[in-house]
Amino acid sequence: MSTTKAKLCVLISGNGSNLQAMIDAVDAGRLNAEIVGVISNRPNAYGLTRAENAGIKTLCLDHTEYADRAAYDVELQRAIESLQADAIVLAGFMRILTPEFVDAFAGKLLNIHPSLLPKYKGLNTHQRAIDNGDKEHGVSVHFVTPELDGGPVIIQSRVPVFEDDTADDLAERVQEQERRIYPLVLSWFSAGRLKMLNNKAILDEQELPESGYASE
Ligand SMILES: Nc1nc2c(c(=O)[nH]1)N[C@@H](CN(C=O)c1ccc(C(=O)N[C@@H](CCC(=O)O)C(=O)O)cc1)CN2
Ligand SMILES: NCC(=O)N[C@@H]1O[C@H](COP(=O)([O-])[O-])[C@@H](O)[C@H]1O
Repeated sequence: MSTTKAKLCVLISGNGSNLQAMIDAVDAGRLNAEIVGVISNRPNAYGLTRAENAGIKTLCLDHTEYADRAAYDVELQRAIESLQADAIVLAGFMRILTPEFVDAFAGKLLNIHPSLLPKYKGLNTHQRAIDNGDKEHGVSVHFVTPELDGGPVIIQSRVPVFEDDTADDLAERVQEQERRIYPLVLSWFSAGRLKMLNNKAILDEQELPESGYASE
């Protein structure tokens, strides 16, 4: 097991509740890592305030100030490389990344997605589950690949969908699980137990099933 602290760079676009869960896990000794930087594509992301309050370096790279996606990703890659991060942790980061960017950090890019992948890739997952009459929904943590939300799944956690649920009700139930499982996955990565090999998620030298590690 690795004893050196893994360096994490967290990418956000909004509230930052997953970032806060990581900060709290580090402070509580449940995550042996250092969050070396938080980068947002939106200036008004409250997650930037959470990072500042925790004394973590922040950077806003506003995507509206770049000519196109490729130009933005070149600058984002440069900023991340300057931090010398061991993992790039997408936590509500709402930009589709170019294949060139993803390839530059292959195996070091993680994302949390609010659905039971491969169901509901993309956006508005909670309303889509409700509209489809699903009785179960949930969250997936996966390695990021060029295919949007198509990377190998590491872990999933399931929640019930109730008849009278709104999208916000369901989002809150899912996010309770997010805050629990993302720090756990990062602790596996930081300990050197979690890798991506041949587009598969590997935990403790064992290939994980397509639905990942079955969280309790
Ligand atoms: N190449 C990849 N990029 C990203 C992945 C991925 O798996 N491969 N995961 C996403 C995260 N994500 C869902 O989990 C996601 C984020 C953003 C979008 C999207 O449609 N973004 C739009 C802008 C939307 C907005 O600003 O509100 C866009 O980029 O044009 C879909 C899914 C992160 N990137
Ligand atoms: N497609 C990406 C996506 O929708 N991600 C979702 O954005 C929220 C961010 O919350 P946070 O900013 O409070 O961590 C989380 O629920 C995460 O699953």
